[in-house]
Amino acid sequence: MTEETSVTPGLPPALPPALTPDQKAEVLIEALPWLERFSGALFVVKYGGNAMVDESLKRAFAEDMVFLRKVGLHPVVVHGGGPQISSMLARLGIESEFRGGLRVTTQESMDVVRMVLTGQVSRELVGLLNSHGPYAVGLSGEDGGLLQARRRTATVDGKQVDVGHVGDVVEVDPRAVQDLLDAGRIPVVSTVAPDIEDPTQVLNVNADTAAAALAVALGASKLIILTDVEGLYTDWPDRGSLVSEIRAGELARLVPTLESGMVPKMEACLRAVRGGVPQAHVVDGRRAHSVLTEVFTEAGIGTMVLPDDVRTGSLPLVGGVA
Ligand SMILES: Nc1ncnc2c1ncn2[C@@H]1O[C@H](COP(=O)(O)OP(=O)(O)O)[C@@H](O)[C@H]1O
Ligand SMILES: CC(=O)N[C@@H](CCC(=O)OP(=O)(O)O)C(=O)O
Repeated sequence: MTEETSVTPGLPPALPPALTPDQKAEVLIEALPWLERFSGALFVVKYGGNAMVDESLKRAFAEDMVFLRKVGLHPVVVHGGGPQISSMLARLGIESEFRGGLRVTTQESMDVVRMVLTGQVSRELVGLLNSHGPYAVGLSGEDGGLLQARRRTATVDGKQVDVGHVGDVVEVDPRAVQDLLDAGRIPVVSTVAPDIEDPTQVLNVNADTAAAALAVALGASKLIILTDVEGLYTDWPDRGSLVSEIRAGELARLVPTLESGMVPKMEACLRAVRGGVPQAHVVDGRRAHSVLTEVFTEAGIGTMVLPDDVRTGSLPLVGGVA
């Protein structure tokens, strides 16, 4: 609904024309094939910290998740919180430094990362979802052995550089999430994970990559990543270069040319589709109900990443977990 609203000097702007009952029915019926296709399917939805800045958008996101759940899908939320971590670190007088898109994480800042992700961002999302009913249960990669990570470096100008207590997910035991789904809950996952070499230590894991690992382990039908941009631009920031659909092979060739913000997102989409997830999407979380628009409309929104061997129009029908 991008229709312009008219403005008369001295008067409030006119509201966009409401849909007629017939148009409302059309909108609902457009969703029918998608409801049929995705009945019982499991979706992993990554909610990025930059898309979590506006109260009404956060409420709309929670409505989307509850809507999916109510129409028989199984959403799993994986959240980020980069800006929220940076703001808490700033309040504590600690400067944020990123190398190759990853936060340089000291022991001291790891305590803050864990506190903000599991104690603040997760709590807020769980609260928003549960304003609709007792759906959401928060858990972190530490709970029920969900995630294990191994320390990693970042790539800067082709060189490997140390980023401290940062890891990549190397093992996923999805049973804790599956148990919640079987009980009709919406799991909300924070991406802090024990170090596989020393489980007494925890590592800071980029939320995009953790969401992809979880989507693969759960056999998800879709990975949807919400961020603060319309999708992938092949020639950022040229607004004409927005991509609506891209194959894994072409994306793999493009990743080395991308700037840091998009790199973990596109690597996550690649990891997901190469790990058997049929579709991965990057959508604009600044648009209210972007998840519903992506899932239930013919055109969809954002950028869709597909495996190399799938023909458009023949996307696999999915079974899901139910
Ligand atoms: N090729 C590109 N296409 C789209 N966005 C890009 C690209 N390169 C860099 N960006 C930047 O990446 C940002 C999204 O990454 P990030 O800020 O890490 O989001 P999030 O907090 O959602 O994980 C966008 O706001 C945009 O400024
Ligand atoms: C290693 C690393 O960089 N971890 C991220 C974890 C949070 C995250 O990924 O949040 P967004 O999705 O909002 O970016 C961080 O500390 O910011």
